[in-house]
Amino acid sequence: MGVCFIWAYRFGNIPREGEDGRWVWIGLLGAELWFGLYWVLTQALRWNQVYRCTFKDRLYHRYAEEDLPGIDIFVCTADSTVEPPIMVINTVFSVMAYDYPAKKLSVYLSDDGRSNLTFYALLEASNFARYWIPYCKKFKVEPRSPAAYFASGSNPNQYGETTVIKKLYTEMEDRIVTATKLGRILEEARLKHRGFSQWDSYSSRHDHDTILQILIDGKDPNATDIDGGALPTLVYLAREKRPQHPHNFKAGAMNALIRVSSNISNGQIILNLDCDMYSNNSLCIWDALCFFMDKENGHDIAFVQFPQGFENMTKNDIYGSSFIVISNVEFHGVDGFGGPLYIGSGCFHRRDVLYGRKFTKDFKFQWKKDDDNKIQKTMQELEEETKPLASCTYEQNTEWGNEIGLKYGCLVEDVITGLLTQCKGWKSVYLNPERKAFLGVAPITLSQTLVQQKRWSEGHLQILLSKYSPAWYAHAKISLGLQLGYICYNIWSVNCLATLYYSIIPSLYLLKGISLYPQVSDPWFWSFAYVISAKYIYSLVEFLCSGGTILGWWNEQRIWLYKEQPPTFLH
Ligand SMILES: O=c1ccn([C@@H]2O[C@H](COP(=O)(O)OP(=O)(O)O[C@H]3O[C@H](CO)[C@@H](O)[C@H](O)[C@H]3O)[C@@H](O)[C@H]2O)c(=O)[nH]1
Ligand SMILES: [Mn+2]
Repeated sequence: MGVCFIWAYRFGNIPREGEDGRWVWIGLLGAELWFGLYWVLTQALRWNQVYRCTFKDRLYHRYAEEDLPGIDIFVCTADSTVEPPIMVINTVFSVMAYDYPAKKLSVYLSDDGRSNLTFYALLEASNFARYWIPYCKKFKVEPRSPAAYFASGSNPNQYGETTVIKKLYTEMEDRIVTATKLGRILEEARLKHRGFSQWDSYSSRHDHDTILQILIDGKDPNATDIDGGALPTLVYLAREKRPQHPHNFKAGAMNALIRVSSNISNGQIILNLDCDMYSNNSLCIWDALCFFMDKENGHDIAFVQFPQGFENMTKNDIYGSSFIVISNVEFHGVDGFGGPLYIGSGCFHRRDVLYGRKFTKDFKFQWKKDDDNKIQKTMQELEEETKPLASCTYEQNTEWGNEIGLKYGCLVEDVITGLLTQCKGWKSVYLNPERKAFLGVAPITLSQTLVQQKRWSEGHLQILLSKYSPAWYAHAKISLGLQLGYICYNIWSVNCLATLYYSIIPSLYLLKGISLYPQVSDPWFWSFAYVISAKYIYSLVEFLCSGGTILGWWNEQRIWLYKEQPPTFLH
């Protein structure tokens, strides 16, 4: 109502032709129409919220180990200076130690930086995991990233094992950090593993063969931890890169991982994590499986997205990077209309969906898989046979990056892939449990924040203007509410035009002595006063209910103005 009153005021009082400020007035009318319509879009994210919870202990006890699906976990890293190897392997530990049968678990590290330091760290990790995993299981450790666990201080030294394991970890950390600082691996360590020879032949980060190493083969009965328990499979992959072939960034890495893993473990569920985001809950696989394995309602579920939490936030989140309103309000809203967006890290997928399968009503998923009659190959044979799947020519003249796998050519490859999945008839699920399932690292400087924002705004706009735009392509394929939800995010950067106009022009006109708003004594004044205060009070309450602070909200308003600048100004 308030918004309509503002429109009515603006429309009814346009200065006559020749009068001062006519065009500015019409501009303001345009901006206010835009803001009003955008506000309607944001309501799509609030209209139909769904909150979910799981009864994972029931599932936990229902199935025998052999009837559970295999889970392949993809961790992506791209640069050993920005993403230090010690952080990467902490993420790897947190997922290797999941409370899930090790035989059904495989962890793949994709290293687009092709760094032998990262490889060295993973090699060290494959050894330390033999101590860490049984320790976690024995003492029900949480979280299972050693760095986060030791830093949390929740490890009272009552067990002798804690001292031992901490010492082992610190020694390993020292070796890795020293190597990272030196920028090279000590000769003695190099000689210990045949894998390093693959770095010998000259090649650069952007021009090299595939490097693939199965560091732990979960099928090998000798691959055990110190207590004799099975270990999950652990694989290092640096896909082939050539300057003349586009590598398609994370989407390219994910697609190579999908193929490589299909030949090694072929888990039916795939979890993707950025290397800076560790798992904070060792049971979250079960949470996701509760949806996929639901016999009645699970067949149309393509992916289960968890929110991305961050552990490096200051209390008042100075750069507004924690997105608590998106996580705690808006994504519950899109869930009500068919499911959240796929936002990369922290998402479980059905493998079939990533292969581009369309949803059909009679589709029933079979979890049991008969792969025991596969001929047992040696690790080397398997590696050699799998390498071509990660070559850069593999995708030529195929549908990879288009109909199959993650989509190429978009700065937010995850969002567009998720949209296309939903357009194929699949649903998704948003699960936001009390204990955060994943915790990552958010940008900590203004310039990092703005670079990230710029990439996202551009990526979203790309989707809006693409062939697959939610505005037309998705029409009748997904629900109207979800369409509006997508458009609301995709159109974000267009807001900047109205914002810039609105924040600059009226003040300039005030300098000329022309007021573009009604006087306090004018009854129209109340429509403005009402809309402005209602909007801010609502957003403050929403922010506080999502766990924020008043100062945090204020910071978000400040950063909002930065983020609202046209993408080209941001960098
Ligand atoms: O050529 C590349 C570039 C990036 N990455 C990895 O992709 C991830 C995400 O890249 P980053 O630059 O950290 O982007 P963010 O903005 O932090 O990531 C968010 O936004 C991306 C784009 O929407 C999503 O893919 C991510 O999952 C999501 O966390 C990181 O693990 C990188 O190591 C690669 O594997 N290869
Ligand atoms: Mn990141």
